[in-house]
Amino acid sequence: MLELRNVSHVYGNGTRALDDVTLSVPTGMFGLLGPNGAGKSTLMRTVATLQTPTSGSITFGDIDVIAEPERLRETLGYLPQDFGVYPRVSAYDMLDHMAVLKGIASAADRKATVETLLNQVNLWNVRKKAIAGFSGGMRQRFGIAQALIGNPRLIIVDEPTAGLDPEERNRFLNLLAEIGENVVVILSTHIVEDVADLCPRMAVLAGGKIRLEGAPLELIEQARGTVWAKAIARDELTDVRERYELISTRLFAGRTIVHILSEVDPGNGFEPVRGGLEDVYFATLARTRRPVDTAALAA
Ligand SMILES: Nc1ncnc2c1ncn2[C@@H]1O[C@H](COP(=O)(O)OP(=O)(O)OP(=O)(O)O)[C@@H](O)[C@H]1O
Repeated sequence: MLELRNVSHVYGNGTRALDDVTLSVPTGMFGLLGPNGAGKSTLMRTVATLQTPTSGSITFGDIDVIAEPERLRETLGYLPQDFGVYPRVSAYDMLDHMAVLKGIASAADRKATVETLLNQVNLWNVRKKAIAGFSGGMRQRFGIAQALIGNPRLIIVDEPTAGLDPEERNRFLNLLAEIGENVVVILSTHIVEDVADLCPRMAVLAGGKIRLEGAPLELIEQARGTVWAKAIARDELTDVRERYELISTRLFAGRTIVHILSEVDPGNGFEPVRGGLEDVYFATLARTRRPVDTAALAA
């Protein structure tokens, strides 16, 4: 179990990227969903011990992550958002090199590790090819292979499906699902379906704060009765935007379907819908953007 308590991070320029984040992440796939700039990468890098938070504590099992970063690194697999330069080295040689860096000293152990991983991520046939020539999906699968060296118990993947075509995305998510059965996997993403498809638990991060946390199915259930839909003509959209809390628009058969958030029946032709995770997510972001109710705070 990974536990973050009251973690805040303020960058040198005053940006508060994390604001009192408290979160428990159990074994299995955990989705961290948030828009660009929410603080996801800051949180991932902090848990991965690449930066120290301004305040707060983080533990993984009996490891104090901030005080003992080297102990965490021994059991960590990390796939950063941007892997940086892709070398002209073959996938096999690069993995072998990274296995040396991870401390697998015996050549026989390394051979077994590298061969198993290349098969697991389905890159065995291209193991002799340079990573620089890999497609986006192949690079991400290579990224997972390097993250898995040494059987980590905590795996962090930061926005791994951005830019992948649907087939590669599917392949990558299936791979993650297999890995995620017995270890803690944190998947940071702004893509709602990644979380809906894979994660038994999730949190929404926006403006550096955790805005929502739970099991996707329960969160969808809780949102019941607050999401309403209506098909409108394109030119009615501005009016709907002004009068209601709009959470999404979608085109269907030439009409615009709008989903709005309302605790009471908005009437006016709106029908209640059983929202999906996307509605839950956008409704959470809409609530985050609401002006602070100063009267309620004062009461
Ligand atoms: N090194 C830095 N110095 C100053 N501000 C930073 C730094 N890194 C990130 N920030 C700011 O902190 C906030 C959170 O950024 P972060 O990259 O963690 O968000 P994110 O959710 O990962 O977004 P994205 O998906 O766009 O990477 C943003 O306002 C960003 O501009």
